[in-house]
Amino acid sequence: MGDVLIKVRGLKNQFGPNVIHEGLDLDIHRGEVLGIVGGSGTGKSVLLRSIVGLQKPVAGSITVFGVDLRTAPRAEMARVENRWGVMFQDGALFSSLTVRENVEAPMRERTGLDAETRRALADLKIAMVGLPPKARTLYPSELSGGMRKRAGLARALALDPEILFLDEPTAGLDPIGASDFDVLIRNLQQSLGLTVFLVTHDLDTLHATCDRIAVLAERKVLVTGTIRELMRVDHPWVRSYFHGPRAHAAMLAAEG
Ligand SMILES: Nc1ncnc2c1ncn2[C@@H]1O[C@H](COP(=O)(O)OP(=O)(O)OP(=O)(O)O)[C@@H](O)[C@H]1O
Repeated sequence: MGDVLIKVRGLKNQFGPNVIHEGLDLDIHRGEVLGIVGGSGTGKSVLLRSIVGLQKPVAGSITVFGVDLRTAPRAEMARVENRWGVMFQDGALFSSLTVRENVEAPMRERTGLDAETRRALADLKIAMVGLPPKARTLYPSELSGGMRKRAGLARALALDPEILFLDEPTAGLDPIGASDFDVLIRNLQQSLGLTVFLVTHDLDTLHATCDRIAVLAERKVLVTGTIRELMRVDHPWVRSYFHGPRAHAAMLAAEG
């Protein structure tokens, strides 16, 4: 496995009396696609948000590219942020901007690129995620759910990130759209050498895209491993998830 790009140690998150994570440890290695699974409300999104700095943990440390995010000065933090891209569940696009303007937004905010270069790079990213040229000038409300997700992915790729965070990328897509998106993620990951942190419920996505899976349960990362390794884990949630009828169908589909 590659070197550790993200190291989480002793993470604790709590909202009022509700402790979401406690003593959570996780390593993410360079070049892997790590799937994060767990029951509803186990804190998959909160974990993602903690790593990208949108949620301040109560305790613990998060190190990305060797930089401790708790103590990093603002400028160093900005340099780290420029090396990752985040695609949120609903795409989180700016509704008043076109697709191209959405993809240009991180470049406008974080680089000194001139308008012409920004536009050319944005159009490249839009093509990379499989959107047609006509999508460049459309507004999010004019896009289908699948196109919005692709636009969100193009924006996450705007700064040529090394790490890509994806929060339930296939949620809400029909099975064909979801499987196309799985292939897109895998192809981009391989051609761009990305490290991917992928929150999902989708067993087909796990099979199609993930090298390794981390299971959130009991407020921590209960176990990590390949699907085959996790199938041997004797824990009620892990068993029901990896041995249920949907898991069986996903396994058969993956074995094709
Ligand atoms: N800002 C917040 N304030 C209070 N509670 C929150 C906040 N954000 C998340 N939570 C709570 O933290 C818990 C974990 O939420 P999170 O969205 O991370 O779960 P999840 O594992 O991603 O769930 P799902 O699979 O349903 O999307 C939930 O109980 C949620 O209500």
